[in-house]
Amino acid sequence: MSSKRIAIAGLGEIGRTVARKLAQGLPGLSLAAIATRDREKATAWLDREGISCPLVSLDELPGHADLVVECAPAVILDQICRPMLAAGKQVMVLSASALLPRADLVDLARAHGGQIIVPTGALIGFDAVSAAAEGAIHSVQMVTRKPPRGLAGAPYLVENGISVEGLTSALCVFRGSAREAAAAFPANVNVVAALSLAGIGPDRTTIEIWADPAMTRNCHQIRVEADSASFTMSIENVPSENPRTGRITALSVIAALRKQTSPLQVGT
Ligand SMILES: NC(=O)C1=CN([C@@H]2O[C@H](COP(=O)(O)OP(=O)(O)OC[C@H]3O[C@@H](n4cnc5c(N)ncnc54)[C@H](OP(=O)(O)O)[C@@H]3O)[C@@H](O)[C@H]2O)C=CC1
Ligand SMILES: O=C([O-])CC(=O)C(=O)O
Repeated sequence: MSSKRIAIAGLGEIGRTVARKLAQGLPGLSLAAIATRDREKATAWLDREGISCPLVSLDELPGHADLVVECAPAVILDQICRPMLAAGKQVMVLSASALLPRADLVDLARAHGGQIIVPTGALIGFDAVSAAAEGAIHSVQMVTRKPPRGLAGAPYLVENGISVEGLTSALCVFRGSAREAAAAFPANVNVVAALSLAGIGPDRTTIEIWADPAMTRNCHQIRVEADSASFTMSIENVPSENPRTGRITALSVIAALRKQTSPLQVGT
């Protein structure tokens, strides 16, 4: 049986880990192509890793792959998704914040038989949240605490003149809905955007964001109240070389890719 062809768009923290794993071998999957910005840097990395894989442009991806893992800056979400979805193919989207205002991409997938997959990523418990959403969820509340360098440079902080440098105690920098948080912190809390899509949507899901100098990890706590269950979940993510991105994110992608062809699937 031929393998499912996987491409990677964005060879950064997540993309490199996923590429390495695909090159080592995942059952029924092959590393088919990589699209990145700096080809020279990508070629040098691929050579060092001993990985042979074509480097292609974003619009060439549908010709090479059945599924593209989008792990690139949020601003190019459309350039990655549109050609793949119009060709009836799959995109695994990590830039979940950028997906929130783009219901048109879901419509495009529906119209052409394509699919957008949002993995659990740096979060936890989408199985329970989506199960509860089959009944009635009353509320989903999240609290995120990150070391200040995991939030530095976010548009909301810059626009509102909020400095997280030199903090000596925890500072609550934001309270609002998932939709507002996705626009305010597009590269820092993709997790709440994804959570909202699994549960009760971006306007009813709420988040508090704290910059906490006592933290060494990106910590997320979630409280769900539903007619089927009440539950709390928390995760303490070890930051990767990109301080905004937890190490577990790429592993979540690998687990989700593995499910694509696995004869045994566990969890919703
Ligand atoms: N859903 C979730 O749970 C999580 C989502 N994320 C999101 O996932 C995405 C990727 O994160 P991460 O891997 O840490 O990010 P990185 O910044 O480490 O990597 C992004 C890569 O995208 C590449 N890139 C930039 N412009 C283009 C382009 N025009 N075409 C192709 N590639 C391009 C860059 O390549 P180059 O090096 O050549 O410039 C860079 O290496 C981000 O949007 C991030 O916010 C992150 C963590 C958790
Ligand atoms: O959601 C994100 O973009 C990243 C994040 O919080 C984490 O890795 O813990």
